Amino acid sequence: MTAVGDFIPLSRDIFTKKLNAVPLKNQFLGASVLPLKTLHGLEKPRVRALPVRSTMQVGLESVGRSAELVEEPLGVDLASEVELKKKRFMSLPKTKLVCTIGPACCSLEKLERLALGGMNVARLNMCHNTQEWHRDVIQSIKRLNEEKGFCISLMIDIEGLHMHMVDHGGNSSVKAEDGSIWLFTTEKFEGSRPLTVKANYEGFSEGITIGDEIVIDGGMASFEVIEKVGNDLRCRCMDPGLLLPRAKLSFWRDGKLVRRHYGLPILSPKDWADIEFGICEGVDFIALSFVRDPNDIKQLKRYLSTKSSDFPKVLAKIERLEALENLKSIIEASDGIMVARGDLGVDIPLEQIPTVQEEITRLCGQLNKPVIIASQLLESMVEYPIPTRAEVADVSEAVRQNADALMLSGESAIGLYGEKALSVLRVASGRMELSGHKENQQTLRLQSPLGLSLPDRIAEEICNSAVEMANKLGVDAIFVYTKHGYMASLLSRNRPNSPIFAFTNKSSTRKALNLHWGVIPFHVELSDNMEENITDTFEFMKTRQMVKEGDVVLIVSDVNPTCSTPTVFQSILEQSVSFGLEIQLLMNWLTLVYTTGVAQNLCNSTQ
Ligand SMILES: Nc1ncnc2c1ncn2[C@@H]1O[C@H](COP(=O)(O)OP(=O)(O)OP(=O)(O)O)[C@@H](O)[C@H]1O
Ligand SMILES: CC(=O)C(=O)O
Repeated sequence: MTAVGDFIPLSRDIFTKKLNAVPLKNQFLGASVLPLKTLHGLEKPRVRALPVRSTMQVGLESVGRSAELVEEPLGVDLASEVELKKKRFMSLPKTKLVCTIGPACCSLEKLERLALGGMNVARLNMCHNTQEWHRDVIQSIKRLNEEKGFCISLMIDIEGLHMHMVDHGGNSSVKAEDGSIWLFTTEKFEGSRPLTVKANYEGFSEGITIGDEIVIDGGMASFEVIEKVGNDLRCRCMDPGLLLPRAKLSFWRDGKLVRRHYGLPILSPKDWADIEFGICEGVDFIALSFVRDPNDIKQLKRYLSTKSSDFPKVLAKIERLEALENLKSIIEASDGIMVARGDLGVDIPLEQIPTVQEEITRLCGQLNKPVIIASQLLESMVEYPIPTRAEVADVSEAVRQNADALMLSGESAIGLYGEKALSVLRVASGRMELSGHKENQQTLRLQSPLGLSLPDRIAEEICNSAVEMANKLGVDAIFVYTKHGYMASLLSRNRPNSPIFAFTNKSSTRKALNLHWGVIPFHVELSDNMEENITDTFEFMKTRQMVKEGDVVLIVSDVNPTCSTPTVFQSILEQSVSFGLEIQLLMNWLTLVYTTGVAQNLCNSTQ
């Protein structure tokens, strides 16, 4: 497997090595077989990570946990654990990877290969295939999580209202020749007719006049409207090209997009059924397509809140001109953003996409929301085993702009080289992350203030300072103890050089943190006694050989310490005394640097 941590000069090798050649068995088992009590002569740690069931036999026999390992409850993601043992802290991948699951990668074996290759989130696009098909995929991923110890989050992508061609039968594209005359119609008939395009929406021609232009998929082909025939439009092909199944339609007049007010709700009955499906299946994220304004998000969140107190996170897909006009309020209302460049390129000229992407990413950083860059990142890899230079540059640029996550679409769903594409994402993003380390050495990436209340502002300042301190001291990792993931997200927002290990007692927090750059989430039991949490986590990590003597770790917590003032925090307390009242709050989010070699002693001295 090509490895982010290798960082050998970028060579053809990186893109041509085989992913499935990893001897994971050897790398993984060494750590796990020692009984806990024999390691360092310590008792089993009190921090218990949450259970993995029995071993599962799937194609990749070599990556199964050993029997001993499976007996030990785990809340550690298998892929991160393997990486950590192999590469150590600084080379751990930070940019999160989302894979669209389709026919090319839906078997248990292929999903497991993607998980090992670094897939953090599996995306299911509900506009393709049946709910039964999606349910099977969800069950496979849950099996991998529960039985193999991966931590893959599940996202469903809701189709939403948009105008597109109805499938013209089969998967193949149809060629539109220069000057040919076509009928765009809403008539419903079986199969296809020559020179006829079926539109999915009855009112598609409302407000359209002769001379307007119909653009297919943002420029694959274009037509001029030459006649209105009832609701139908007769058009002449101006730019010949391919009409793909379900190609998107947009209308242009005098070089500007014709705004369409469909007067319809954003969600169709099918979309609501898919949302119900997602709730029943316990998915972690719902991505909402064609969001226009914050109310679209608020409406869905309101509905979800009536179903459960721990409902899926809602991501807004930015793919309409209207969404760009309401960008800030949409980001504020949602739990994360997807820059859906495919459909965005239907509504805005392609040359605007890079700057729009940069602006969305910048705003998401400022508002502390994770952002996914999606579509055509490695499009050529649907068919070819290596990416184009331009695609690698695009991936690198998204990382440089501070994207939290990158998404594969057709590359993984229908492509011939899905695992390789994932590997290319990792190598290319890893390279950019390293160059970010150098920048961090020179300057702190300043984000504008976020929190409004005093506790929020304090949390934010603690995290800003923690990252500055971590970068200056060159600590190996940042540990954050967090119930709802907020502190972890604030740390991630500052893009520290070291990885952020987030310990949470909520499974939903763990899955949500999977989308945040640089955060490796662990599911553990947390007590109100911070010393105990710290000691237990260290011992737990040591027994799994994920940390070793001498590693330096910076600790941040939003778990209130309720026990008597612990000595380990004294240095901070003493330095902070002059700040008065706020100190009590500061104590809630203590920050300290800690070397694992002395952790036990420090904690003991406080008892
Ligand atoms: N569940 C699936 N079943 C069958 N084919 C799928 C599935 N998911 C994706 N695909 C195929 O992979 C391609 C890329 O998928 P993806 O969902 O990323 O893009 P899309 O269809 O353009 O939709 P969107 O605009 O919502 O992203 C699709 O065009 C489709 O051919
Ligand atoms: C991902 C998606 O929906 C798009 O790019 O349009």
